[in-house]
Amino acid sequence: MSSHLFRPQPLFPASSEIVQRDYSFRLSAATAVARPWFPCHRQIQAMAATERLGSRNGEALTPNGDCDCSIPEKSAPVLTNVGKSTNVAWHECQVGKLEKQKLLKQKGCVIWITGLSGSGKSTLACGLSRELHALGYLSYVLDGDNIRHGLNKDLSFNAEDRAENIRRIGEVAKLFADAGVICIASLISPYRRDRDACRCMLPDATFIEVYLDIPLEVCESRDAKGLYKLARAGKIKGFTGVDDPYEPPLNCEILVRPIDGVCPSPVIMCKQVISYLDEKGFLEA
Ligand SMILES: Nc1ncnc2c1ncn2[C@@H]1O[C@H](COP(=O)(O)OS(=O)(=O)O)[C@@H](OP(=O)(O)O)[C@H]1O
Ligand SMILES: Nc1ncnc2c1ncn2[C@@H]1O[C@H](COP(=O)(O)OP(=O)(O)O)[C@@H](O)[C@H]1O
Repeated sequence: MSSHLFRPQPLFPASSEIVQRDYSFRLSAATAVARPWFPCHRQIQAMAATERLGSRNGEALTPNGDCDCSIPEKSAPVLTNVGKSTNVAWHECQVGKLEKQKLLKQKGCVIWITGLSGSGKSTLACGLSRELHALGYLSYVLDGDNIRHGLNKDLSFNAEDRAENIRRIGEVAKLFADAGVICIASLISPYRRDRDACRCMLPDATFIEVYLDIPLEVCESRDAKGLYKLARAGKIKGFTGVDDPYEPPLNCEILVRPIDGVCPSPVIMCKQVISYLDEKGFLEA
């Protein structure tokens, strides 16, 4: 396991704290002439981050506190059409993924947990997030059930809407990974094609598919929400595993399944995933 264990601390001070500090002594002559009264916003952030994180990183984030706030020369933006969005341009941000990863000392990725209802997706996702947090790593859980309370509340459980549910969560997960965060997506995602489409959205090897291969009988016997009972009684139509399909992954990165008829405990499942992250270098930058 990587040795970097630190006590999490707020990355940036409250804005009131920033304003009270006097950073003017860090200004370069040129900037001081241009802005004699106070450093610019980017300088404040860089200095505050250096002050907060410098000791943890063992080095300053900015070598001398100078700030290149000049607007880079740009060629005319290229306009494209994407789906129904016409004449849109892509804006490249100056702070890249590598810099964010370095700041967080981890690599952004998506852990995609798939399996039947009751297979333990949410349990694994939350346990994993807690364990990573305790070790000093930043993660975020996108749980299918939760996302359907907001962003995806307009979607049903027919095949087309499930595909859209998965696509949107894939896109959001991609943004988290791009921010250097370990994003944990836990949703049934029953169709192979939809999961593979999310895999294709991400850079090589940063989509980690975890298949909870727990038999239907076990999931049904757990029935934490009573949904299988309702589905068997015909009160829920199109319930995955009962009267709707589930297509297992063919080549997942991590397979969780019972051994000699015994399901791995939540702790064992978490360890399995964290070992994978560690081995593949996601817990360092
Ligand atoms: N018809 C039907 N089929 C499957 N699941 C159903 C259905 N209706 C409601 N639910 C509840 O919705 C949760 C699954 O949502 P997901 O977004 O993960 O599903 S999907 O990926 O779009 O298939 C699922 O949560 P989990 O039990 O955590 O899997 C159920 O609580
Ligand atoms: N590895 C496990 N072993 C035994 N029970 C589990 C395990 N993982 C989850 N459970 C239990 O199974 C039920 C369903 O788990 P949950 O995480 O909600 O599944 P899902 O999100 O896939 O629907 C819960 O009551 C949970 O406590």
